[in-house]
Amino acid sequence: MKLSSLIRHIPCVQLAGQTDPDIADIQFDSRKAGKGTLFVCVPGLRTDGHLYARDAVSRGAAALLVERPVDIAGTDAAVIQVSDIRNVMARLAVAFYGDPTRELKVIGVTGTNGKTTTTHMIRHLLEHAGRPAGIIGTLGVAYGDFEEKTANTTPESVDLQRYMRLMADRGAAYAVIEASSQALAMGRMNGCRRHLAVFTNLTRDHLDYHSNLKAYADCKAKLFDDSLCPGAGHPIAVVNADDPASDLMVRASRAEVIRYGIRRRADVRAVGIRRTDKGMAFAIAAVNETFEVELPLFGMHNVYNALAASAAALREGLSPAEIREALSGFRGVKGRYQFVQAGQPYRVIVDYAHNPDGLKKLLQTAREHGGKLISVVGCEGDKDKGKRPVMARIAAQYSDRTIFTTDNPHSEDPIRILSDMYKGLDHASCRSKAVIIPDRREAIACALDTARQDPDYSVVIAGKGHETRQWWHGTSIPFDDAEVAAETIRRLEAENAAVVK
Ligand SMILES: CC(=O)N[C@H]1[C@@H](OP(=O)(O)OP(=O)(O)OC[C@H]2O[C@@H](n3ccc(=O)[nH]c3=O)[C@H](O)[C@@H]2O)O[C@H](CO)[C@@H](O)[C@@H]1O[C@H](C)C(=O)N[C@@H](C)C(=O)N[C@H](CCC(=O)O)C(=O)O
Ligand SMILES: Nc1ncnc2c1ncn2[C@@H]1O[C@H](COP(=O)(O)OP(=O)(O)OP(=O)(O)O)[C@@H](O)[C@H]1O
Repeated sequence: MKLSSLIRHIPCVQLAGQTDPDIADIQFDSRKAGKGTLFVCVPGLRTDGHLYARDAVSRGAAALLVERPVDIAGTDAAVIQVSDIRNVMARLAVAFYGDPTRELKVIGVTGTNGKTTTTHMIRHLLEHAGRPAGIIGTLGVAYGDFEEKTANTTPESVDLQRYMRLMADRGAAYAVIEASSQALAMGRMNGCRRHLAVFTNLTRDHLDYHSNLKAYADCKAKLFDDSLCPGAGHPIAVVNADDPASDLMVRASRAEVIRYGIRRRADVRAVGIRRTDKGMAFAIAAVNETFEVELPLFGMHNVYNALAASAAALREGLSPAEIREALSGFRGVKGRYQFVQAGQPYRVIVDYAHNPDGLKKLLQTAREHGGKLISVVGCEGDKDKGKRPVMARIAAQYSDRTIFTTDNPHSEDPIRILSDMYKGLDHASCRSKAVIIPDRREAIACALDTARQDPDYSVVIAGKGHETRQWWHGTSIPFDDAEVAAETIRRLEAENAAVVK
């Protein structure tokens, strides 16, 4: 595609270079630039893409999109200056990839917790009903036999449009996308036409990025208005009637609103909720029909996730029978209430809870199995420090014993993070339940050994879920909670057997 036709509708100034090169691709990372690339110089938090302009050109970039002049003297790359570079990048990505969301029904899911689970449920329901659907989120991108890991829950606009082009070309009818608040704030979803938008819930998180909870909620509300794609209309809004922040999402929307919930009047409600030995059973009462479902996942939070997915599926015309059958076969998501089975007589659960509400829901759910609970909990470095004492208090309140440990310290000192957590234990009763073991492997081993000696305990390992690495000071080491737990269970059993002999 010629540069001139790509930037046709963009207010810009050409600062330098040949007038109209052929553009082979768009990149925002110079290390991925090649022959004919349009390199977008994005100012970041750690560095600034403008510093890599020459690097991109040396790798073959034919054009640069900049917010300020760059020194690439001696080269003939075209330099195009714009303001609001992230928004322009998104618009160019839409044009370059032929506006794929015209050919797909995009379902976006936002909220503090439950995005990954709900997007996977929606995709499962659609595919079960014979409607091909791709997925984009924390666990990566998947459609048919295509799978790719992504750096972010919601990829940058260029990658997002590229993935949706791939899905459209391969025959997907839907793209189900997790929309993080940061992505909405940074315009990663700009230019994305949404057919339906789902809101799960809003509780404290990401206050390292957003100045306050209101700013955080306002970003989420963007999924429901038409600012992301002016002129394309508002998406159908599927919102949680029991969460007060839904009002904000609904106010942003001018389209049809469908409310799901348990406590408040809703269009799609769960009634007669009970726990079974395999998960949750309940009836879904929708406007014209009521039908029983058996969800093989535990926890009220998963009832909400299933209601959100079912409300979206009903709106898309799936029948109660299709929804019932699909939900009963939903196998869950890696690292979300995942049971570790290594032959041990006690329960071990790995879960991605990494904020106060997620942790509370997790521990409440685990308590319902009966018996005692020992939890292993940590807080990530470089993220919302205010949630550390709150999570520590929740861990102590809802567990019989809790071990505070390390979870991706990034640039921070792990001991500092643990000390921030410990400050949340304002009652002696909480302090008496907690111990600190900075080494995560040792912390997990200690919890498992407690349960080995007293199998009335269930062990909950929170925070890392599906993750397979532990990050510290820009490097990472392999660390998969479920694998570490399984190995440790076997080791403890073997050591104990040797002692008994
Ligand atoms: C705070 C934040 O959002 N950071 C994102 C941002 O990084 P940054 O601003 O630090 O970028 P940077 O490292 O300063 O680099 C600036 C530019 O220089 C470019 N560069 C850099 C080096 C080089 O050699 N050449 C080069 O061109 C980079 O590609 C980039 O375009 O731009 C990067 C490229 O798109 C993102 O991957 C990165 O997300 C990081 C990994 C991140 O942690 N983001 C979090 C806050 C986030 O967005 N999370 C949500 C999910 C949250 C949840 O639901 O739990 C998400 O959607 O992922
Ligand atoms: N509806 C919910 N309400 C509260 N907590 C939930 C809900 N669904 C899941 N959780 C908790 O949040 C954790 C993360 O769930 P999930 O990955 O589905 O959410 P997410 O919004 O995608 O999170 P992230 O964006 O950080 O990846 C789960 O492991 C569970 O502990």
